[in-house]
Amino acid sequence: MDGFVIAVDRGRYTCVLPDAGPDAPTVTAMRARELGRKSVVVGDRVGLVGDTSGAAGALARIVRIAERRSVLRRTAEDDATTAEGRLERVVVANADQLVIVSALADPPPRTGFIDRCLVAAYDADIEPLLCLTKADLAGPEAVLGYYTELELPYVLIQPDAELDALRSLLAGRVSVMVGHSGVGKSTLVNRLVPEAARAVGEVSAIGRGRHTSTSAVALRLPPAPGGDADGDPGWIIDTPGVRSFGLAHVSADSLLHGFPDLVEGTVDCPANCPHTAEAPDCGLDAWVAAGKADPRRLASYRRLLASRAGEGDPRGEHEPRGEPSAGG
Ligand SMILES: Nc1nc2c(ncn2[C@@H]2O[C@H](COP(=O)(O)OP(=O)(O)OP(=O)(O)O)[C@@H](O)[C@H]2O)c(=O)[nH]1
Ligand SMILES: [Zn+2]
Repeated sequence: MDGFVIAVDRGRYTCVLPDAGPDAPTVTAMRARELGRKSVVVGDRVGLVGDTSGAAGALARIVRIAERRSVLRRTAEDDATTAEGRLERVVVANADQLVIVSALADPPPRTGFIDRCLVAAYDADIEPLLCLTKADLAGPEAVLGYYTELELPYVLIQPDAELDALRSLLAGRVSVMVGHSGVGKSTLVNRLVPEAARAVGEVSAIGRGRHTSTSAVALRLPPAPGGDADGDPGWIIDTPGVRSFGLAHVSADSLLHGFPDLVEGTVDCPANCPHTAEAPDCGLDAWVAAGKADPRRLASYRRLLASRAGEGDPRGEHEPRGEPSAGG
């Protein structure tokens, strides 16, 4: 049987059977020995044998992992020279879209975090979508101004307005949601998939003792009104445990792909230019001076470069707060 992994918990994998229809019970499975050390993650398409009835206590086995069309990774840190930095984790397989959830206020948007997510998305070959929440509290001009050169797709979320724009961008696709604590991600997931009943917390309540899963979970979206009832309505994957995207696994070259507005500015760089602030004759300085890209974008790119080199605070926990703030 073909299965789609929707949750992972202590060596047990929850799978749905795409061929059995949306009302079929989920199947619990374990890895078969022949998989070796290959990890199975949420979003994986797998082959199942054994008891796939979904009855209480039934246990199937995963014997095959289908080739992944995308792999979203993160490392605990940015610095590949440390053990933590080398600890690479696959967050989700086969996602089509990375939904970067950022509040417009309370907490203020952190473009450093968004930039980091964009690098991860381009590296994973997943399309980014900027999802700006709490649009009742502040306007999007500052954030959108920062990304003018990028033509980044975005949606605005108002607490009382319909979610039609977002729903149509999610329909039929597998989308991963990432965002800092307090940006309204759980609130949004609950609006999209009311049955999911994700816990909604308080802004910056540290150690609140809420009992929530920290691993990724895939939630089936309800069928779109007027949509094809038999078609795949799509999935959103909530990632409650992902608070930062360490980028040690991303090469310095790939890092630049997260900044497409800067790429053209490097064509006149000397061979093997590291593009750092100290690099002599780096073309990026002239590019920005000529008004071709926002200087804050160059600063953000160079902050990530420095962070990968082991300089600076990789998780950006001590960054200054601002509107919008640069760290992340
Ligand atoms: N004004 C306003 N407040 C919102 C909106 N969406 C969520 N909130 C509030 O923001 C707070 C945080 O919302 P959550 O949904 O828990 O945020 P989260 O991103 O899931 O954060 P964690 O639960 O920590 O993972 C809650 O008090 C929500 O009621 C919105 O659109 N406008
Ligand atoms: Zn350069």
